[in-house]
Amino acid sequence: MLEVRDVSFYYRPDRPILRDISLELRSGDILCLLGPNGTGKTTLLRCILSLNKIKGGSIALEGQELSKVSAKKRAEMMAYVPQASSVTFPYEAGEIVLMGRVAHLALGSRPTEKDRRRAEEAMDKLEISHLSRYQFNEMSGGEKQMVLVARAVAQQARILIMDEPTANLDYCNQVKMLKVIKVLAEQGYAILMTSHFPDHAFLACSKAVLMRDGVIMAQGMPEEVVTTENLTALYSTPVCVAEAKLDSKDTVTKVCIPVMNN
Ligand SMILES: Nc1ncnc2c1ncn2[C@@H]1O[C@H](COP(=O)(O)OP(=O)(O)OP(=O)(O)O)[C@@H](O)[C@H]1O
Repeated sequence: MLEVRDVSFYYRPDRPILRDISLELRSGDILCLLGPNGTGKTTLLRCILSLNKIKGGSIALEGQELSKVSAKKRAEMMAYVPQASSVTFPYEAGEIVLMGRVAHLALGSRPTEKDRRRAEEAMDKLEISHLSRYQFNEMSGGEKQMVLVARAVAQQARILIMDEPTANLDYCNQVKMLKVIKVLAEQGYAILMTSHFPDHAFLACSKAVLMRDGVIMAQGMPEEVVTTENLTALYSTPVCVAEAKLDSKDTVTKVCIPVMNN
């Protein structure tokens, strides 16, 4: 669905930000992009969304060079879920979700009954229909994040690009969000998400990409690449990947623990 090949990018030629980035995203994938602050994760998402023009390499959507895909077509294929923040105007949650239909409207036309139905279906899918008339700016971080995912689902794009979808969420809402992401992947969506929680790669993701200083250090299945050695090198601080027994049935999961040295 999405193929990134040897991509490079800089804001200023004397300071490369991304170098030789290659990754692939297929239907059903949940790819977790991990890396320290300032390493270029958001910059890469912006390149994939065509908000930054790449300086080298290529990005292909369904086999077609991204620069040759029209903005309308791109929006039909790919949706962006930003981190939840406030909006300028006092929109209701339902109106925000309806904005996901813009990609499907002819220039200057108003949303049709079908668009409204799609928006309602997206809210149903995320079990937030009861929030439809709430003021977006008055909602909690977790509720806002769900509304932004619903907007992407209403857009009916099969690739979801999510910038830290679990940032600022409590455990309950982190789990809720990861469950939603898993269900969407099971329905055939391809999901690329950034995160500062390597544990989330184990909880929900099929692939992990470890990025440092604008290059990919390692990528593969979370069990293979999210390791004590790799995380310690990635974050320049000791991190231990340990196994935790979850219940009496001996279910074991991996957890990542930053180690405080004296
Ligand atoms: N518009 C810009 N102009 C110049 N430099 C920028 C711009 N946006 C980001 N940068 C720089 O590019 C580098 C990568 O930033 P980016 O936001 O992609 O990192 P990130 O990995 O997403 O970080 P974080 O985890 O903190 O969100 C940083 O050094 C940042 O200062």
